[in-house]
Amino acid sequence: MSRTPVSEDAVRAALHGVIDPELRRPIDELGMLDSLTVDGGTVTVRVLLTIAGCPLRSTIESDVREALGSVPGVEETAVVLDVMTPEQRQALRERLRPERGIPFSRPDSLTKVYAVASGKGGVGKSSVTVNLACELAARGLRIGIVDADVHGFSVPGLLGATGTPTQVDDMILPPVAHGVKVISIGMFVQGNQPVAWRGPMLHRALEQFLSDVYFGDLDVLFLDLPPGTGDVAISVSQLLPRAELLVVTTPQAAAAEVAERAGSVSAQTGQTVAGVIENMSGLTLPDGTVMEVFGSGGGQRVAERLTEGLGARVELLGQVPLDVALREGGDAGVPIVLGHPGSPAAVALRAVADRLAARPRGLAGLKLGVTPLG
Ligand SMILES: Nc1ncnc2c1ncn2[C@@H]1O[C@H](COP(=O)(O)OP(=O)(O)OP(=O)(O)O)[C@@H](O)[C@H]1O
Repeated sequence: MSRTPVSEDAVRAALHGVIDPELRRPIDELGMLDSLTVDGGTVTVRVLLTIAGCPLRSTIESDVREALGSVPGVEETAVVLDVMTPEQRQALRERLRPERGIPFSRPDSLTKVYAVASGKGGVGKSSVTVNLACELAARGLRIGIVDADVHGFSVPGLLGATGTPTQVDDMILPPVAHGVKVISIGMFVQGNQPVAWRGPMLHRALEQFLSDVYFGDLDVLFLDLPPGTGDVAISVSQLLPRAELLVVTTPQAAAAEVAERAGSVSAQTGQTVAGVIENMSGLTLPDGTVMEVFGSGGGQRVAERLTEGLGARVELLGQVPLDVALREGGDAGVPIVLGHPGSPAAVALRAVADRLAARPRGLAGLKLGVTPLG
């Protein structure tokens, strides 16, 4: 019986389809495909991992085997895993990040950056961030989150992100959960230790996250800010002047007042407010009646006051009801938009995602610094 000859081109094409799970690029483009030999029906491939303890080595190995197995004529495969030399790693870093600094603050960056702010703590800012991120990622957008809430980091838990960042020289590769790249100070501290950092340390940490973490090309980057109008919000405005604010509040009047203050910081920093999201709105009871646990109208009030105060239209982007499934999804690390997409809160969050997705990517919304004549 004559055997189908194995085409080396077909093998290379198949291997081009193997994507590094962290870097999200084909392994051959990353210099990870070191050698390839075809001997009859046997294909031997040597793959270079970025670091010795690469947490995803078995994923890469099985993806390579699967790709090879799909090539006609291949009967046996041998996958040899080795590790890049420091020089090869350096070359990789330079290929991925030829320029230093914060990629999202470059004038030509097309990434939309949303800083999610709230006045008070516990209004669901992180839950809203994580759900919007997962929803947009599920639609095929490239999404990242920086958990900048250094004192109350909760994003990894809400996302079920159990992976740890991988360090390749001075570049940090963020873990990916539900298709979202995420980095949090919580990934760098032991257990549940509190982080006792003041302004300058926070600024430095944020700067490092934004410049050393390799997110690749993102459509949207969310920053989960600490509650209030503190140091981190000011740092964000300095490090990412084009970040737009998303203000999360509850329907409660007292929460609305503080949220308005958080939003109006943008007047001083020159940032745009992309909109207001009301969370913890009416809870639908089993008999169909709606219980307004935190009152009503807070989101609308914040949007109106910010519109007045900033002199630019700020819209209420949506009202997310209180929903037990949202809390349960957060506890389980499966955001409600993925776990219970038909639930009332998921429907409301998807509607907010629709509005964000409809906003143009890139340079639109950028203040051009021009003043009309006359
Ligand atoms: N719409 C909702 N329905 C039910 N539970 C909610 C809702 N939104 C948030 N929660 C729950 O409220 C708690 C606080 O939410 P979350 O951590 O998202 O708030 P936060 O504003 O980010 O808090 P912090 O300011 O402390 O970081 C969580 O247990 C979350 O599951």
